[in-house]
Amino acid sequence: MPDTPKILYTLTDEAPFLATASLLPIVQAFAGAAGIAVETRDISLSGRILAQFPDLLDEAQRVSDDLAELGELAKTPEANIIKLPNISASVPQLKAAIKELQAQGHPLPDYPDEPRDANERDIRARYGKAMGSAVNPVLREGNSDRRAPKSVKAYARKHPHRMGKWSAGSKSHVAHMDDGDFYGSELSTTFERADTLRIEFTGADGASRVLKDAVKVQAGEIVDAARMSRKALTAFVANEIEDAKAQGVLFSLHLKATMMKVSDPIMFGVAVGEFYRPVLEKHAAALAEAGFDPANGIGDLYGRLPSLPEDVREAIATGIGALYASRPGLAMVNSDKGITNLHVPSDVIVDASMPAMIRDGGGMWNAAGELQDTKAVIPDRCYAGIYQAVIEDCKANGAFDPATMGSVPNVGLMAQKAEEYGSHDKTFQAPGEGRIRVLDSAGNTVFEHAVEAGDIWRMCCTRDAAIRDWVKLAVDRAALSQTPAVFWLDRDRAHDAQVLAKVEAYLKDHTLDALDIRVLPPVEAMRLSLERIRQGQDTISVTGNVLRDYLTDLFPIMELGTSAKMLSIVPLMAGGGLFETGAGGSAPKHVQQFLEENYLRWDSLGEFLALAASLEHISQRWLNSAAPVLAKALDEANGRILDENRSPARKVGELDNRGSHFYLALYWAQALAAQDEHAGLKARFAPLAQSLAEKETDILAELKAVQGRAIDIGGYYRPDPARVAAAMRPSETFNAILGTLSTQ
Ligand SMILES: NC(=O)C1=CN([C@@H]2O[C@H](COP(=O)(O)OP(=O)(O)OC[C@H]3O[C@@H](n4cnc5c(N)ncnc54)[C@H](OP(=O)(O)O)[C@@H]3O)[C@@H](O)[C@H]2O)C=CC1
Ligand SMILES: O=C(O)CCC(=O)C(=O)O
Ligand SMILES: [Mg+2]
Repeated sequence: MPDTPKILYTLTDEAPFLATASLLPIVQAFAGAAGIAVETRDISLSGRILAQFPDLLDEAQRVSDDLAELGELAKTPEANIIKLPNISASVPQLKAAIKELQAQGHPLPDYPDEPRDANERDIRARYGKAMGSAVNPVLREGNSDRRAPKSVKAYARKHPHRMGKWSAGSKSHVAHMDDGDFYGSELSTTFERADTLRIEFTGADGASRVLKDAVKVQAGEIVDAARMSRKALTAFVANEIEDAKAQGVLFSLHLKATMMKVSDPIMFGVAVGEFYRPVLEKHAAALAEAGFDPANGIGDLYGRLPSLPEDVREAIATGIGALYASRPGLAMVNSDKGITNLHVPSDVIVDASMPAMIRDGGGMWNAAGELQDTKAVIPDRCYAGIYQAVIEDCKANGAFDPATMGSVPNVGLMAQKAEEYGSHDKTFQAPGEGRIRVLDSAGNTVFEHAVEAGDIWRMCCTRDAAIRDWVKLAVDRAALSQTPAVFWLDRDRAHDAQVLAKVEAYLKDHTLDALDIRVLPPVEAMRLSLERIRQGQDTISVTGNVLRDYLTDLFPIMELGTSAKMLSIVPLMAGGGLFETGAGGSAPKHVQQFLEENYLRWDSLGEFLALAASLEHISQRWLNSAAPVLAKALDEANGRILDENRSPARKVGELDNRGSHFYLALYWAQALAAQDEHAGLKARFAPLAQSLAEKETDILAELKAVQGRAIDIGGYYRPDPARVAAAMRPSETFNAILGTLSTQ
């Protein structure tokens, strides 16, 4: 291990990136005083894009591939990374980022929608690496432990957030397919020995082509393959549109088009294509000419209208207007601006969107800006049922009560690109009618699916070591917190049956006396967890990667109002630590508010919690007497931030993100000044605590003075660092006092 402990703090996008400009100088000053270096690494969407094109950029524009560096570091015991949420870009977001970078003078090529030659294929492949969930699978070399810390849960109980009312008569429900989906077609096996696989498509004419070669699998690895029928999906969506109309509910679609960057945009495109079918069919030739792709949302159509002749443009606009009158209402993302659920694939992401709907009493926003009952379309059956179980529970028992409800922490399998979230490079759209087969190195068929043109086929892999580590983490958490733990596994699902065999085997490696560990299929596990949560009892959910994602927004949003207040730790399998902040995303709407009003309501509590966990990790691994003291003091400061309500409020004129960072510095310094375990820190922080307390009123006034006016930071995806720093650190008094720490 290196002598000096180091924290690597990630620079990301949108609200968390802005917040970092204010928080990081505080963190660097405090950690520096304890001999801990805090360095940054840029894993933002724009940074990831630029790192793909060193050959096109000049010396000054070139950036290092920080993501690749952190990915390697995550496989070593030295890793101590604080990871903030980053944009997982959909194609429309990627294009917007490219446009902005080009306008800033970076000579990047346009994104080729339909690559015509080898050069364009190369460009598209490079952009493909920066797109979708490009960061998390690379850094997550460990499984996940997400929970609400005791202090946060206690705060939520004392100050319960508002919950929408649920009525027994609510018509909101989840709609899923009954056949032709991944669930219905999944095949799964465990490889006893390491092997190399090939994925092949054979057309009806008997000609074969390799879709992917040389897929290496390890001994003990679980591999599965599944197909979703495009025809079945189309028919299902058509039916649900009709049914939403008949029931008088909104139509909404909930996918994960960002993280599931290959499969889910295709499904999104099918839904867009079906909802707007009469218009799209009528103007098919013109829209194809304009380059419209339904997978990018109906917003893509609006973006391309200006390139069409005026009469066609008008005919399309009239057609869409008429269509809205005959279709069910669409759930809106922004009813004021007419942005619907089908506008952009990255606007409605299932992990956050379903909990928000459930928190709001089952309604989504209609075109008039009112909450209305909704049909939530989640096509695949693998996980859709869990949301229906919550909805049924709310209809029967009313909304959950944050003042009394228990908690559902999660231990999630995600290491080494486990399950669906690692399947992008093994996901294909069938080029025609035929079959897709997986062959082992001896040429034996491992899996085979009959496919039709446009079907989505994917293969997922889950490594033995990852499962073994996940089981251990679950048992450790159950023992440490003395809480029952439930493995959410469905014996009737091919993949889950393979996982279950391993879970049963690896549980035997542990002492389970006095622990309550069960296995239940997801819907039953949900019902049990809800029943217990209503009685104020906690239940650990031990789940695969997708349910990890879903549940770590669902339960925090119900329990705490937001997933921003979660502790999100990834004990890396090689011994290092990855500390994520919260479970939510990059909150694009917070940036909008910031640009319009110079007010940032991003809550950095997730960053504060991650930092404390990272400092504790240093205490355990390095000989540094200051780190544990710094960590303990930060814990106290975090408690006070909650107790004294110093989290950002929502509206101009109140305490925003920057103000809450000031209080963090004040409380942290006061806790360090009050302790007697480390004399050096006490001496160093006592004067700081005093100056900050003395100048509290001045500093708050300086922070507030800038609010209420629009601000320009020179970019959205790659804002100007100097302008961001100036905007996020507007208090000269605070900056000067903080500066005294490093000059001591
Ligand atoms: N770990 C990661 O890197 C993750 C990245 N993402 C990415 O983030 C982007 C947006 O995704 P989306 O699904 O809309 O999720 P977001 O979490 O950005 O937005 C959902 C809502 O969560 C709440 N929220 C989340 N974090 C905070 C916070 N720190 N302070 C205050 N409120 C918070 C806000 O809700 P409210 O208005 O109710 O207060 C917010 O509007 C996408 O690009 C997505 O890929 C998403 C999840 C995780
Ligand atoms: O990587 C992403 O796109 C999102 C990750 C996410 O939502 C999560 O881990 O909870
Ligand atoms: Mg999530």
